[in-house]
Amino acid sequence: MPISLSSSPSYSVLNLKTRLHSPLYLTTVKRHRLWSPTPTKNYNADFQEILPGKYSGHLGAVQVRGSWWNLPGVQASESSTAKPVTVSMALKRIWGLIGDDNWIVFLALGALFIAAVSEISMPRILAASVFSANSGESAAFSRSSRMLILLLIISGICSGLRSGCFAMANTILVKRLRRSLYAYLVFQDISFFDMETVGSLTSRLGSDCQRLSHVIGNDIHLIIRNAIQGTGALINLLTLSWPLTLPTLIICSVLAIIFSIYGRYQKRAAKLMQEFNACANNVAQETLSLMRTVRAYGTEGEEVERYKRWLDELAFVSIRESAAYGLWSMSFLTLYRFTQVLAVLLGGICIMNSQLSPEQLTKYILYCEWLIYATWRVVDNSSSLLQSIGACEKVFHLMDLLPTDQFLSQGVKLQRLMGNIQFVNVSFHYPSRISQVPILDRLNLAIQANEVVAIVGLSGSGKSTIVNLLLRLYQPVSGQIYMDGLPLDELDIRWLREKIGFVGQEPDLFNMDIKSNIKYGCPREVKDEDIEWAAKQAHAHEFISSLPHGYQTIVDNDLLSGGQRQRIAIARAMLPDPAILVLDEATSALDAESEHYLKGVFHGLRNESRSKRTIILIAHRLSTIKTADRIVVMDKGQIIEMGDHTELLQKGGLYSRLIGAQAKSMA
Ligand SMILES: Nc1ncnc2c1ncn2[C@@H]1O[C@H](COP(=O)(O)OP(=O)(O)OP(=O)(O)O)[C@@H](O)[C@H]1O
Repeated sequence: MPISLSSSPSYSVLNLKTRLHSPLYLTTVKRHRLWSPTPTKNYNADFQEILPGKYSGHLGAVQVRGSWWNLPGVQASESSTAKPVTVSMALKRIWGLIGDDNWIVFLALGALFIAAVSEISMPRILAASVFSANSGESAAFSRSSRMLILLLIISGICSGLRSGCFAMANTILVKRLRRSLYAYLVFQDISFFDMETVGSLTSRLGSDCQRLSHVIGNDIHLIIRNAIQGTGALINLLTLSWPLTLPTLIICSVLAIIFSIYGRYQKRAAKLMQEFNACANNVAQETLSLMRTVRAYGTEGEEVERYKRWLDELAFVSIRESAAYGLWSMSFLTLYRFTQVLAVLLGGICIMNSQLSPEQLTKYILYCEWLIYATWRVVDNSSSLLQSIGACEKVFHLMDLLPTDQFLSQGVKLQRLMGNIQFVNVSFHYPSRISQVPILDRLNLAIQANEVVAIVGLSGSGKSTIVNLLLRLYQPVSGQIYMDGLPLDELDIRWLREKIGFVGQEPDLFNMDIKSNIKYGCPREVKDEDIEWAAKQAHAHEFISSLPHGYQTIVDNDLLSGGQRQRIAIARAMLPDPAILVLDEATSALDAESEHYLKGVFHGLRNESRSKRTIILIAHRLSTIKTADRIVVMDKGQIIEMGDHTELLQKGGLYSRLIGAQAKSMA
């Protein structure tokens, strides 16, 4: 009989149940494919079917082949369309990640082998010592007892070594897996992040990586251990009596068949639960991160209901899986006990016919238990291994993605960037939304070094998209962008980004002190005076100094006003003294006084001896851009007007209409 707690049948049954329902097991999935705000089907009614009374007439549906067991179809996910990951591929990768530390796994396997052989030798010696004591053979009894104690010590030490080493290998694997995956993710193209949700990616990094490590820490280790012990038990049974072994082997085969049926059902249920759990998490994540909006609109009740609907779906599948689990447990335990009963019945007949001694029967019963138990564990852990690998396919697929080619090639670094920019016949649409009408349509624009160019236009006309292309966050579909006469994609990307200061529409601050936020990404060593200079230029020094901890104040997106965040972001963009400064609605949250001041700074800066720069301004507030050298007016991805403020007003086109409309709204 297995002696350790972890290897006792009842513990393992519990263990299986716990694993299936653990958060690790229920990883989240890609939102844009699987997530929808509410479930497509109302499972509430179906869920009621399990309740007694009202639905008791539907008992037929609950029969093994009844409709009650039907699970909803699994929607196509990324992993189902990508190349499936086989066990050998997964193991090869895991092995590669363990790298130089593979000696730990070898040590664990060695200890596992010794412990398994020691444990499987025990029942025979145990029975021998009991029967030698019974027959008064003291020498044999003392020999067996010494042997038992020796095996006990060896198996104890080796089991400890095995568990410790596998746990260590596990820790190493999780760490390396997460680090590698994270490194793969941060080097992906920006369009990749348009298609993936943050929740899904963090879930890959967290629970999926942890789940994958389960493969080595649990599944493989238990498969090998039980395979060794099962083989040992079978050899012992065959040497004791091969005719008696046959019924046990038949029971083991029946058990394997039942388990494979249950395993398939369990696998589908697990996949669905994983999806529904991800959807519930997405609702929770969305609601909690938009709590201010939820509170302002008083939709707390609706949000709770929305979350509950996904929980209902989860429960719908979970209830059926639990019922299937109950049937499986019933079959397993019945067959398990049946083996013992059969062994006693057949063995008893053999004893009465003097074909078997009581000692042999005792050994036989003990090894029968080992065999059936080992069969169950091998089948169970193989199924768990397949499920772990299946559920974590996405991790491997993400690790197969190549980093964005921007980082692969070494581009040209110019001695000095002057800031001449040219868009030649540039057309573009976002990879995540390949629309009929391009976002930019054969756009031509030339910006001279040190020029201040403002881009205006209706919302959605493509202003920010121009900036996105200039920063090389996306590649034009056709046409070319030149920087100082060189194609943008031939320039070294890191060098280029160091030369461009950018403040976006909603600048984000990192959860660190103001000083670190200002010098974030600055390629050179900066002194405190430089940081203060940048803050003063951004009209931020005054409010920063008034904070109790000044520049050391820890901030994040929620702790400062929109205008204060914008000023810190402007200081960050100015600190490296960039050759090109791009401000995309960077002053929209500022009060009139700050904006007026900053306008002066921007215009003054390009003439200052310290730095001359090209400035691109995008603004809806037209007062911000009046003094620009040139104003570019965009509509539906095309430039429709260009000139300075007075010229455009005289033209009487979209610009003058925008100015007129804004003046009216101010009146
Ligand atoms: N990451 C993206 N993925 C798909 N479509 C996008 C993406 N970003 C913008 N778009 C679409 O591209 C079009 C142009 O967007 P863009 O942000 O360039 O407009 P904009 O003129 O800057 O607007 P606004 O003044 O409101 O900021 C819009 O229709 C928008 O929906």
